[in-house]
Formats: sequence, structure tokens, C-alpha cells
Amino acid sequence: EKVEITKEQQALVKVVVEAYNRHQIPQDVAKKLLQDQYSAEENFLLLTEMATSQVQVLVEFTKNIPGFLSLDREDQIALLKGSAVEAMFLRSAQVFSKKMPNGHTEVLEERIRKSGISEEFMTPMFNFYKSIGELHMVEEEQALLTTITILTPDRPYVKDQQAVERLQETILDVLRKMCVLQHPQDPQYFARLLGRLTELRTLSHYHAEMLTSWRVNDHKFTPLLCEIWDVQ
Ligand SMILES: CC(C)c1onc(-c2c(Cl)cccc2Cl)c1COc1ccc2cc(-c3cccc(C(=O)O)c3)sc2c1
Repeated sequence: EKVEITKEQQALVKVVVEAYNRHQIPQDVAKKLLQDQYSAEENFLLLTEMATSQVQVLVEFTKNIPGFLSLDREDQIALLKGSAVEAMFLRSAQVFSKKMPNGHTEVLEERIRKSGISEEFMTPMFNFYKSIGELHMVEEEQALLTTITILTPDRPYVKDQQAVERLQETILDVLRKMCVLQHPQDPQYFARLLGRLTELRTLSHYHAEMLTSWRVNDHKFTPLLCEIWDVQ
């Protein structure tokens, strides 16, 4: 049957993509990645600053997701806490895959590889970055996939899961249609996008262990990261 994106779905995508593009890490913060200190401590501090800035960007972005602010306030917090790491894996993956012009890609990889993260997490992490890069997602797909990740109903402590599910379904439906229209030669493309969400869940579990090993080595996080990751 003919797949068609309705007028209201087009409006929804426009709102989400504009918000996604508007809320980015400020360039002066991102540029810090290029400064020349490369000690493990310096890398950890820089990545902490990037993550903190990214969480602030994420909070602002979620306010523009249609329906998000009508959710129960505590559920809004539960969704943010539950999806922050996954949204940041997606964001940092986009930095790798879009081959940032000013050499951020190599520098970011270098800093992540030398920031006290144990070897066992490097392989799944960089496999994920590679698998995202291979999808060559357009910005609408990136924005909608991040939104779908945020609107995951079964995060811990979410009370009204149905309300979140309804919002997520709306986004899933328009992303599915867009994938069919954008990738007619690859009917599996939408399924492959959703497969990345499963990979994100696994990475999120690895990340909890990364946090523990950093803390054991007495690494300090910012108050915002402590709050969103329930540490310290
Ligand atoms: C606290 C810190 C040590 C940490 O703990 N776990 C992780 C993590 C790591 Cl390692 C990997 C994945 C996810 C997480 Cl959460 C991190 C660092 O997380 C981040 C989070 C977002 C971004 C965005 C960037 C970025 C660069 C250039 C340009 C742009 C841009 O948006 O233009 C963004 S770098 C960056 C680093």
C-alpha cells in the first residue's frame, strides 16, 4: 500500500528536528576537545565537561518533544535519567560518523581511549560507533531515533508507561514511514535502526560498570552528572 506521511506527522518531524539541531553543545565547549593536553586525567576532565554540557542540551531538547511536558513531572525525570547515557552514545556516535570537519573525530576517539575506561568496554563501544556510521543516518533519522530512545516506556520508576508508549508510538510510526520512503531499496533499514536501540541498552549496562571503575579510582563527576547517574 502507498506509504504517506500526513500533514501532522510532517509538522511533528519539523518540530523535533529543529529542536534537535537548535540544542547542540556550544562550539567553544566542543572545541576544547582539540586542546593539546592528552593525559588520562585531562581526557577524563574534558569528557566530563562534554557529558555535562550534553546533559544540559538533552534537557532543553526534551522540552520540545511534543507531549513530553504533559507527562507526569516525575516520569519526565525518570525518562531523562534512564535515557541520558543512550542519548549521549547516539550523540557521540554522530560526531564519529559525520566526520566532524575540524578533526574532532580522531581527537574524540583518542580521548575516549585514554580516559581510564577499561579495554573490555572499548570494543563494544567502538563497534557501536562503527555500526551507527554504517547506517549513514540523515538528520531526521538521528533526531527521531534519539527521541524514541528518550520516550522508552520501561525505564526504571516510570509510573504512567502507557502515556510514554503513546508518545513513542507516534514517533516510531513516522520514522517507519520515513525509512520506507528514504530507503526503498532497503526494506530492513527501519528494523536495523531499531536494532541499534537494543545495542544501546547493552552499552548502557557497560556504562554503569565504567562509572563504578572510575569512581573506584576516585574520579570526580559534576553535580549534574551525579544527579542524572545517581552517583556520589
Ligand atoms: C563523564 C564522562 C567521562 C563520560 O562518562 N561516560 C561518557 C560516555 C562516553 Cl565516554 C561515550 C558515550 C557516552 C557516554 Cl555518557 C562520558 C563522555 O560522554 C560524552 C557525551 C557526549 C559527548 C558529545 C561530544 C561531542 C564532541 C564533539 C562535538 C559534539 C557536538 O555536538 O558538536 C559533541 S563528546 C561527548 C562525551
